[in-house]
Amino acid sequence: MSPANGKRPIVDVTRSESISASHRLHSKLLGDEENSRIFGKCNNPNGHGHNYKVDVTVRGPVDEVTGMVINVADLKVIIQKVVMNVFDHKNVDLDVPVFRDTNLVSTAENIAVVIYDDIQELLPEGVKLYRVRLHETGKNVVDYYGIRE
Ligand SMILES: Nc1nc2c(c(=O)[nH]1)N=C([C@H](O)[C@H](O)COP(=O)(O)OP(=O)(O)OP(=O)(O)O)CN2
Ligand SMILES: [Zn+2]
Repeated sequence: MSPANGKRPIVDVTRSESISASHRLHSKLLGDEENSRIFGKCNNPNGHGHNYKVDVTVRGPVDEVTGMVINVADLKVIIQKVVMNVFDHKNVDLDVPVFRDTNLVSTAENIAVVIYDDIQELLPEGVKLYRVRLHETGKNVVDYYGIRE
C-alpha cells in the first residue's frame, strides 16, 4: 500500500466490552425529596441493574510496519483493568471508589467520563483516545470525547 500524498491514514479502532452493574441515581448534595423528584424510580433505595456496553475508540495513524493503530490485545488489557475489574458485577455507588468517595452521581455520563480519564492515562504515547461510548440500556447511550469547558 502506498500512502496517498505520503501521509499515513488515520483510522479509528474500537473495542467493545459488556459489564453488569447496579446503581442508584442519588445526589449526596440533595435531600431525599429533591432526589426523589429529580431521579424518580431510579432513586429507589434498593437500586437497579444494567447490562452496560462500553465502546472504546482510539484514533491514530496506521503504523507502516505493524499495520495497526494500536494492538487490540493491548487495548483489551487496558479495558480489563479500567472497566471490567472496576465495574463488572459491582455496585457502582458502593464499590467504585470514585463514586463512593465523592459527590459524583452514577449516571451514564459520569461513568463514561471516569472510564475515559482512566483509559487515557494507560494508553501508549502517541495513541489518542477518541471516544468512550456507554450504552446504559438499549435505548440510552452517552458519548464522551474528553472535552471539558
Ligand atoms: N441523563 C441521564 N438520564 C438518566 C440516566 C442517566 O444515566 N443519564 N439514567 C437513568 C436510569 O439509571 C436508567 O438508565 C433509566 O432506566 P430506564 O428508564 O429503565 O431505561 P430506558 O429509558 O431504556 O427504558 P424505558 O423503557 O424507556 O423506561 C435515568 N435517566
Ligand atoms: Zn440506571
